[in-house]
Amino acid sequence: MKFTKMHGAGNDYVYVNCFEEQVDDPEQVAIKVSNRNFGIGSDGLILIMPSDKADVRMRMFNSDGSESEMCGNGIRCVAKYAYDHGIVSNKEITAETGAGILTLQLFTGSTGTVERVRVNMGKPRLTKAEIPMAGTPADGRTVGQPLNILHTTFAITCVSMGNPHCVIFVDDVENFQVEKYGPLIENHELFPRRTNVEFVQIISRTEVRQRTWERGAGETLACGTGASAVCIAGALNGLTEKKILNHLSGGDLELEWADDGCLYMTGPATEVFSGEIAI
Ligand SMILES: N[C@@H](CCC[C@H](N)C(=O)O)C(=O)O
Repeated sequence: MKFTKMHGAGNDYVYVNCFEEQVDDPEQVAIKVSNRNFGIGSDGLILIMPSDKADVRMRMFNSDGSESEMCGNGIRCVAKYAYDHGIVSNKEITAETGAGILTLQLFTGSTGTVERVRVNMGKPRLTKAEIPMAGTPADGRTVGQPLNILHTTFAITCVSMGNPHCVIFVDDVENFQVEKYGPLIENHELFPRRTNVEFVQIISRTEVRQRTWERGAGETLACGTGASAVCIAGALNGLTEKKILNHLSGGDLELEWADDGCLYMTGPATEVFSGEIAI
């Protein structure tokens, strides 16, 4: 199987061009290639596929083999791959994802390759039914609600960007025990399809620092859908403006919850190397 290793702000995936390759068992392939000792090493697997509704289609699988509806850092890399490798020739493209069809704007650098991408991530989904979350009312929102974990009460705000996110604001994110609390919240009975968890420190009304515990992957260096959820959660809690700079462990993302109700994410996309692996 031919593959390309790419990352967005350090959130790294193995990308396969399914215009040319066929991947029969993506769940198992994701587990194999993601292994950082016995595989290629990544947070998961992303398939770049033809679409009958958009310029390109993305399917993404976490390192545990589970499929997610959406990947913010991944979709920027898919756009870069599609442009740099001649699948598309326009600098505004559409992509089919499990979260719907998204529009992306591509920005090239001096070498003519894509360096940054702005993604219209769509409107956040905020009801319990949409996230999904257990509990009633199903059309109610979860904004700053208490959740007890191991004798600690966290205020959680839940947002779906196509995939589920639970955002928690903390005082000192660098020293926060992400590995202790992340999996307990990811697998909490409140979340029937598990959840991604963002731990966030407010720096100012326009700047935050985020660490992410990802559903199906553990702590990663960045999460684009998570950063988008944080922008929404900060605004809903009155903690931040609707336009913020988010410092993730592997790089920065710009987020804006615009007047049209959509969330716009802008950030880097980087190709690292290509290779072949026996599957
Ligand atoms: N890192 C991604 C999100 C990947 C999927 C996530 N772990 C899930 O299961 O929903 C991003 O950049 O959005």
